[in-house]
This record gives sequence, structure tokens and C-alpha cells, in this order.
Amino acid sequence: MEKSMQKYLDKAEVLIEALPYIQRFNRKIIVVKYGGSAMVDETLKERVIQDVTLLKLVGFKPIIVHGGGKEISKWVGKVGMEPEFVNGLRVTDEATMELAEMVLGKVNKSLVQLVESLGVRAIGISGKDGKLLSVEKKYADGEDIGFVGEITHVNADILYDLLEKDFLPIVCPIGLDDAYQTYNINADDAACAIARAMKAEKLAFLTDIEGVYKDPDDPDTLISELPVTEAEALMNQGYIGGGMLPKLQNCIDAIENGVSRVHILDGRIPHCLLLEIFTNKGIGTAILNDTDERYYQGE
Ligand SMILES: NC(=[NH2+])NCCC[C@H](N)C(=O)O
Repeated sequence: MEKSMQKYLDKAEVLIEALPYIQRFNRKIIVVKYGGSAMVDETLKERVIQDVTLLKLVGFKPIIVHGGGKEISKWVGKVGMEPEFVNGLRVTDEATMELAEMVLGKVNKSLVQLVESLGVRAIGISGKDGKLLSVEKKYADGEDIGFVGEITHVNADILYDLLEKDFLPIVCPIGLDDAYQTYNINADDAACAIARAMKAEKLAFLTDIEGVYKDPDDPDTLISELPVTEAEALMNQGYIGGGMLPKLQNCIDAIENGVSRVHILDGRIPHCLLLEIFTNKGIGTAILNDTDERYYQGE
């Protein structure tokens, strides 16, 4: 066959590999936790938003839940606030909460703007809107860390309504407690709670790490597919380090509560979402039920 013809066929091959996933995830809810470096770098940001709008336009129902930690820290510095810590944990006092809400609101609208510029209708809301996220005060090992909330209830109807009207919801993790006090929420926790409440097909975390490793010191041991029981075993054996531990706990919690698959992806890789969702092999770590069929059957 002519070389140029082969090149065209290779491109068609890529699209055909995506076909079963386009079929399988049609009209399915996919929660994307957007955070880390992919939020700071403008080019990466555009790639992420392109990916999510593509998911929407092929017929999936994506929901973005975003963080803003780095942007908040930047503004804390800019306005000359002194961050306060208790036992190494950052305390969210009233002034920090106020600033965090301002910054998250700004980040939220910039994401709406990007999505809209690609021709998809987006609505940005915080967990306050329609009381989407109800919280109670969270303590860290008994320590008071200020206005940090733990989700007690997700008002999923709001998101169902937006999806029904074909909007792409973009959620920032701020919630209200019973006294209507404002709280900051960890974005991973918010994404997980929303995915659970909506029985999402998928939950994807954009992180600053390639995925889960068998041996964190050996980059060749990236795990491609990880059933929950194995994930629990790795955690119990102490193989999972610092930042990954709560993340993995969230993943297991989501799977055990009805989410089919959770993906830990390296947000620093452009188009990581497309590469994970539309290929057999993926590029990150997919966490799944022990009995779940594996989509990828070797090379
Ligand atoms: N890290 C992996 N092994 N990923 C496999 C992904 C398979 C399929 N594309 C999915 O979205 O479920």
C-alpha cells in the first residue's frame, strides 16, 4: 500500500479505536476533577477544556469540579496575608475563606468562558447555588482548621436539571452548613461526592502524577488497571505514599458506591483525558471493581 494511504488509514484507526467507547459512554455522566498544574499552564488549560467539550459533543455528560489551591496561594501572597498553620495543616480563617471564594469564583468563570468559546453551553456554580453542597465543619485529627467543610449532602437534582438542558456544569467546591455559613471543601472530596450522588459512569482526577505505582521509586511500575481489592492491599502494605493515599481512598469510595471506573491521570500530559477514555490501553491508572471486565486485552 502507498505510504500516504497508510497515513490516512492510521488516522482512521485512531477514530475506530474510540468507537466502542463513544457507544459505551453515550449519555453517561463523567465527573472530571480538574486541578494541579493543568490549571496553571494556559496551554494545558486549553487542552483540558478542549477534551471536556469534545466529550460533551460526542454525547457524554461531563461535569467539571475544579480546585484552585495554587491560584488561592498566589492571591494570599499578593494581598499580603500570612497563612496560618496548625500541626502543618493550613487553617482557613474568615479572611482566607473570603479570598478563596473570590478566587474560586474567578477561576470558575474563566472556565465557563473557555467552554463557551468552544461552542458548548456551560453554567458555573458553587456548592452554594441551589444548596448543591451541604457541609458540616471538618476537624483534622481533632484540630480546628477553620472553615473547611465535609460534605453531608449533594443536591443532585440541580446537576440533573442542568444536564437535561444540555449544559456543561462547572462546579467550584464551596458549601454551606446548616447555619448558612460558608465553607471551603477539598476539590477531590467534592468531585467524589458528586460522582457518587449522581452514580456517574466515570470519575477522572487530573493530578500531577502519572498514576499509581507498585513501587513509588520505580517509574516502570505504573499500574494500568487496579481492582479495588488490590488497591486496598497496596494501601495496607504501605506502598502508597503521602498525597496519593487520600486520593486512592476517594477512588475506592467512589467505586464502592456505584461509580464504574475511576481514572487517575497526569494532567501535565496534553489531552490526557482523550488518551485515557478513547483508547484501549489508556495512559493513567484505572481503578475498577474486582469483577469488572477489562477493556484492554494486551497489545
Ligand atoms: N489506564 C487504563 N488501563 N485505562 C484503560 C481505559 C479504557 C477505556 N478507554 C476507558 O475509558 O475505560
